[in-house]
Amino acid sequence: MNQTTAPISLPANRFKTLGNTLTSLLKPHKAWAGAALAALLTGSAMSLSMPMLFRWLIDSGFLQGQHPEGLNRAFGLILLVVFILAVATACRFYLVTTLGERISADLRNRVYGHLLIQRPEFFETLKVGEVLSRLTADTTLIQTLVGSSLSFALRNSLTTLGGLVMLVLTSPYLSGAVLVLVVVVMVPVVVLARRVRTLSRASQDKLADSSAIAQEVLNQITTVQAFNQEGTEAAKFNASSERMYTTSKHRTVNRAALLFVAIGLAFAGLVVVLWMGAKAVANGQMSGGELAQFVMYAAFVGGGFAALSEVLGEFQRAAGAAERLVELLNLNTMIRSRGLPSPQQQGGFHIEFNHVDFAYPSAPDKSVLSDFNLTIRRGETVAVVGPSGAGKSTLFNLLLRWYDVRSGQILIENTPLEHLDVTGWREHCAYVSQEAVVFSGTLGDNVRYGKPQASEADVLQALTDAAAIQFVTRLPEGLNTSVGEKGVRLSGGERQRVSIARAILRNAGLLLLDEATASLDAESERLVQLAIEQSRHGRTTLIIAHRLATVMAADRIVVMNEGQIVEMGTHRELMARQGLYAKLASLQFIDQKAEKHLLA
Ligand SMILES: Nc1ncnc2c1ncn2[C@@H]1O[C@H](COP(=O)(O)OP(=O)(O)OP(=O)(O)O)[C@@H](O)[C@H]1O
Repeated sequence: MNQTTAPISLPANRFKTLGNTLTSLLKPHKAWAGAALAALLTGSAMSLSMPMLFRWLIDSGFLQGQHPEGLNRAFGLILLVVFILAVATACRFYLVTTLGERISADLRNRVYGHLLIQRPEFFETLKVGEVLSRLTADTTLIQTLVGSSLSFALRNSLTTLGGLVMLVLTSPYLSGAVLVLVVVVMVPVVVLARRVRTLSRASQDKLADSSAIAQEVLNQITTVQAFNQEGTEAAKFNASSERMYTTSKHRTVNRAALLFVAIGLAFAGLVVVLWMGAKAVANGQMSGGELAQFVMYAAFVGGGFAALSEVLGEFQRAAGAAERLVELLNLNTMIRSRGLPSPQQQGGFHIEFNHVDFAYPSAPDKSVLSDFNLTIRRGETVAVVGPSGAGKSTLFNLLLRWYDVRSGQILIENTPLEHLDVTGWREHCAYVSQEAVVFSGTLGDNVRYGKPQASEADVLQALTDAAAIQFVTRLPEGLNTSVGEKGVRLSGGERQRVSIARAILRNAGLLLLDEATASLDAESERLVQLAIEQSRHGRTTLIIAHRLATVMAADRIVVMNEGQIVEMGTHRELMARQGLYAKLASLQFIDQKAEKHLLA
């Protein structure tokens, strides 16, 4: 079976959601599902034929030794039925289980693929741990449903239905009694099942909560340990686990009650029917074979109902899971654009911020940029400085289209950024974030992240430009060294140089550096500075920096405060103005002097 990506729509109620989700997932695997259904039907037909064979065996007189050959033939036939039943069951098991696995893999891929194109704001409101739980636990529930519960339910529905028909054909009188029994069993089952359904969703939510807690803490384990918060964090997790346990216990009590009612009432009823049947045989109204056949079918029907009531719980859980997954699949925080191709530029891009107003969607009342105007010429290097929270990184967030402006426009070569195809535009951007991001894998893979086809020579050149080649050559396996999860085996400065090398290798028209050299020592910073200066030809570069050395090398310095530009010019011009820049710069000089004094 192959992977698929058919669309899923959001229907009104939960079971409809489940039905639609399953239909959409099964559609591409029609042949497979058809084969599974055929195996299931064959198996059920074989099961249903058994009671008839036994009736024939009892009533034909074979057992009294009247036709010894007939007896052999009868048992031969029963053996054949058993063989077909076994083959059909094995085939059904294989087909149905693989179908479940295939579908859950498809679903997981579809949800993950959809998550990857959502904007960062979505991940601000939903914790990553919760998303992961939906991706694993909820898809597993759907897998269980398709890979076992659904076929179990179908099989039991068929034997129950077939059994009911055969009951009526065998003895209409006794069937009436069985029908009353079915009604008596079904009413409490439906009531309890509804309660189980509500509790199912609650327990899934609690599970997601606790994995979100663990996720966050494990990601920040060093901070947790440095502040001796292991106990507190364990207690928080315990409390969340306890809440989950209590909800699950509640649900299990209800499921147990469901089982008691279903099985208890079904078997009690069966005894009553048996008693009525025994009296009918004693009165000569029925043959012994007919009673045996009736009892076997009644057992099918009773067992079938009990099994169905049990599997109903699985359906409730899967329905909850489907609802949560469809919620994710219907997320609509994707970036919209007119899909225009990005302007091709060899010498960088001309960028204009025109009367831009912006607030983050999670804090719409707090204006971050207001009436912001800035023109960056093609090939220019602009340093953006300003106090923390001034809105510097926000400029990058907008340029990379993680967010859109509230009003005003950003123009790239006179085309509104919002009209450009997002992937195409990002192809022209190279970005180094404040926190150096390194993925698990090898060092080479990390540098190649934005340009997988780059040659080893290019990778080594990028590392040289990023002042990283010395530490890389010292590593035992060089580019093939594994850096550990999140690059834990590298120092902060090394991680930063790797992410700078990644950006340099990309050779993009717009280079965005967000405090990229903050964790470097003075010598490495000087080297990286040199590399940036060399590579700035032929591209537009925006640098957010606190260090004077980085800032002074720029063509122009933009000073921001509270979402607006307060000063602009070269280092010399700005120093002469004695404004905010001069103040920030003097603080830097004082720091540097103090540093020198300490080192002396
Ligand atoms: N995702 C977000 N949701 C809501 N508010 C945000 C978000 N990101 C940033 N902000 C707020 O927007 C303002 C500007 O943030 P920004 O990151 O652009 O500042 P900055 O100048 O880069 O600061 P720093 O030098 O500390 O990195 C800050 O007040 C910040 O609290």
